[in-house]
Order: sequence, then C-alpha cells, then structure tokens
Amino acid sequence: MHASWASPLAIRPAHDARNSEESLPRGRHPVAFLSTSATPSHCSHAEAPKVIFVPTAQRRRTTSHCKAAIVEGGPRVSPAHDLRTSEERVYDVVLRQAALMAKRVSQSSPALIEVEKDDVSSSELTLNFTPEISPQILEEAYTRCGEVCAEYAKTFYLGTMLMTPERQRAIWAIYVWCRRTDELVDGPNAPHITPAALNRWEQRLEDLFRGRPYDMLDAALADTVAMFPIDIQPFRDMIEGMRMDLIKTRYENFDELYLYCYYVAGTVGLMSVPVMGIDPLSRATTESIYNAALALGIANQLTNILRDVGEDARRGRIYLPKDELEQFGLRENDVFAGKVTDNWRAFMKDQIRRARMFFDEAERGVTHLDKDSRWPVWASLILYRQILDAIEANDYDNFTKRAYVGKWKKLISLPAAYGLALLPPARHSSLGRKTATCT
Ligand SMILES: CC(C)=CCC/C(C)=C/CC/C(C)=C/CC/C(C)=C/[C@@H]1[C@@H](COP(=O)(O)OP(=O)(O)O)[C@]1(C)CC/C=C(\C)CC/C=C(\C)CCC=C(C)C
Repeated sequence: MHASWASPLAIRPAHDARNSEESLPRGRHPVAFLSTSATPSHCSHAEAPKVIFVPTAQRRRTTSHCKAAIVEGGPRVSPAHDLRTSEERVYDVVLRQAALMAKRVSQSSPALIEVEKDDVSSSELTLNFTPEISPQILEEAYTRCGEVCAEYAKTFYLGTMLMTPERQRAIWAIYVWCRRTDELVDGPNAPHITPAALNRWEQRLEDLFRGRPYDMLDAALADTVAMFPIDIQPFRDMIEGMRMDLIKTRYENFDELYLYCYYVAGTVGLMSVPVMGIDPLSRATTESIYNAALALGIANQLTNILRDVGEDARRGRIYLPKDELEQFGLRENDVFAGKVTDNWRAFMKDQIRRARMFFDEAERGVTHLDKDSRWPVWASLILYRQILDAIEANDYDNFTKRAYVGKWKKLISLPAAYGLALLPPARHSSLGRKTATCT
C-alpha cells in the first residue's frame, strides 16, 4: 500500500480544516469540528471487546496453523494479557458483523434497525444516527466520492457500475474513507502524522457514526452507515492498522502479520459486505460470507506485501514473518541485500502458496454476494491474484522488479469477471451452510 496519489484526499491539519472547501457549512446541518486537543469523550472503543468462545471447528481452516501468542502492536482495545491468536480475535469481529447483518435481514425492513447495545454490535454507534444533511449536499458529497474513486481506482469504479445507485455510492463513500485513512500514513503528509493525529481521525469517525460528519466526504459515509447495517469496529480497526504502521517495522511471525493484514485490508471486506448484500438464493451462513470477504482482504494485502518487498526494504520495513524467513535460512540482511537465491525462491513459493489459499477461500464466497455486486469483487480478485503469477514470472525477483498485470490481461479480466459474476450461488459450496432452521 504505497500510495502514489496526489494530495486531494490528504487530511488537512485540524486548524486548517475549518476553512476547508469540503467542510460542511455551519448551521445547515450538524458539523463537528476537530480540535487539536480532542480527547475522545465517548471512548467506547476503549472497552475490551466481548470475548466469544469460538469452537475450534468453526475457525478458519487456512490459518489454523497460526497459534503464536499475540505480541506488541495489537489493538488498543485488547488487554495485553489477551492470549487469543489474531485469528481468534478477528473472528470475534466477524461474528459480530455477521450477527448485525443477519438481524437486519431477519427484520427485512428498509427502516433503520435498533441495535441492542449488549447484543451484536461492538458499540452503540451503529445505525441509530441519521445525519441531518440536505439532499442536495448529500448528492454533491456522493458525486465527489464517485469522482475520487474514478480517479484513483478506475477499474474498480467501472466495476461498481452494475450496482444499484444506493450501493454504488455507498461503496464509493467507504472507498474514500479508506483511501483517506491510508493516505494518513502513506500520503504526502505521512511524515507529520502522529498517534495524536490518528486519535483525532478516530474521534472524527466516532462523530460521523453519531450523525455529526465533519466534511462533505464524511457526510457521505455518515449517510451510508445510517442506511446499511455497518458496524464501526472495522473502521476503528483500520485506524489501528495505521497506528501499527507508525511504530512497527518488523513482524515476528504470521500471527502478527495476519493481524496487520486484517487491520488494513480485511476490514475493507467487512465494511463492504453489508452494502454489497447477499444473494437471496444463497444458502451460506452470513458468517461464512464475511469470512470469505475477510479472506479477500487478507489475500490482497499479502499479495501487496509480496509484490513490494524491495520497495518496503528501501524504507527500512520488512513485512515478512521473521520466523518463516529463518526456516528458509534467511535473515533480515538478506532481504536488505535483495539477492534472489534458491532459499529466497523457496521462501517466496511458500508465501505465494499461502496467499493463494486465501484467494481460494475468498472465491468460494463471491457467488453468494448479491448478483449486481459480484462483478467488481471478481474483477479485483482476478487482477490481484495475477500479481502472484507475475512475481513467479519475474523468477521471484521482487527486489528490483515490480510485478504487474499488463493492460491486455487487465482488459481480458473484466469480461471474465463479468462471466463469473453471472453464476448463481453454488448450492453445495464448501462455505458454511445455513441449517434448516435458519433458512
Ligand atoms: C468491490 C470492492 C473491491 C470493494 C472494496 C472497495 C473498497 C472500499 C476499497 C478500499 C480499498 C482501500 C483504499 C483500502 C485502504 C488500505 C489499503 C490501501 C489496502 C490495500 C488495497 C490496495 O491498495 P493500493 O491501491 O495501494 O494497491 P496498489 O498499490 O494500487 O496495487 C489493499 C491491498 C486491500 C484492499 C482490500 C479489498 C479491496 C478487500 C476486498 C474485499 C471485499 C470487497 C469483500 C468481497 C466479498 C466476498 C464475499 C469475497
């Protein structure tokens, strides 16, 4: 995730923001201004998450070998003595998101649902706050989100064209928030970003979930989270990933890396599913579809990491699990030296194999999404997956060569994705299936 975009998305320093052209005019609708000394007054995120016992059999197969203890760099919400694996902690979030969505489906009412605080949501900040924003401003806000999306993620923007207008613009709003969040640590202002700045960004997130957006782009997301059963936790977790990126430059084992990948990319899957919707014909459990979405985010991020090894090393960062490097006789100096040896090839083969397992898991989930939402997901999956092929084609030289998917391959992928998107949900897929009582 190395942004090379220009700065229109950059978050302005708090004192500038009042004059921002994107700030919502005062008086017409609620506006919450950032204060540089902002201390969250409603820190529900500081509460420890509810621990849900997950039977081993229900856990994700692909990562069940990762049993190392949680180490530094974990989320603020978790006590240091939390001995669950990253996989278990993330699974807890998956269960809550799935329960929230299942509840919405079972109520099958277009009206906003009341979420019982102790029930499924990580907080009370879900769905209960409809921002008072004039339709015209909201229209402009969404249009701006669409423009940003079209500018920074052309293929993906194209893929959203088949979605219903409500879903399309909601996905744009989520995309823009994710981009801006990523931009904090990867964009032009990154050297000036401090943990305090991330705290303010989180405060702003809490405000928008309470129906008090700070600027136009936030207003679009505030509207989106009021319309769809979207929980705040994945958004908080993405900010947590950015905190991690500020302080952490090494990963001891896959358990640590898994948590990072969840924070910065798995969260995107969890944010997107409630908007993309589930095919009414699907017999899969909501939870298993969320798991597939999580897997796609993890797969994408692992691929990103494998593609960018050289670039990251030049920034003094190694996102590869140290213990796995050692198993192949490699040390961090080998990564900095950037020499493609047989050991390196063997190590990379193993990493690519694991990334493909996550893609496989994600694939099984895509057909269960609402039919109009599948195309962009297949497109992003096929395109990103091909980066792994490109690394192989480069003979595993990800130090000096950038693996990329050529224009023609990209063009061919779009109709291929379209074809796959037409397939109905597999009746006998290996995803978790609803029991008779739940259908
Ligand atoms: C339909 C669809 C693909 C929806 C997702 C739209 C969305 C909200 C995207 C936000 C992406 C974003 C800006 C994330 C911020 C953190 C980040 C930059 C993560 C990396 C993305 C690629 O980064 P980058 O643009 O820098 O890469 P390049 O260098 O340009 O190659 C990530 C690698 C992660 C992106 C993660 C996803 C797109 C997750 C997708 C999962 C789903 C949409 C769930 C699908 C559901 C099922 C059931 C499979």
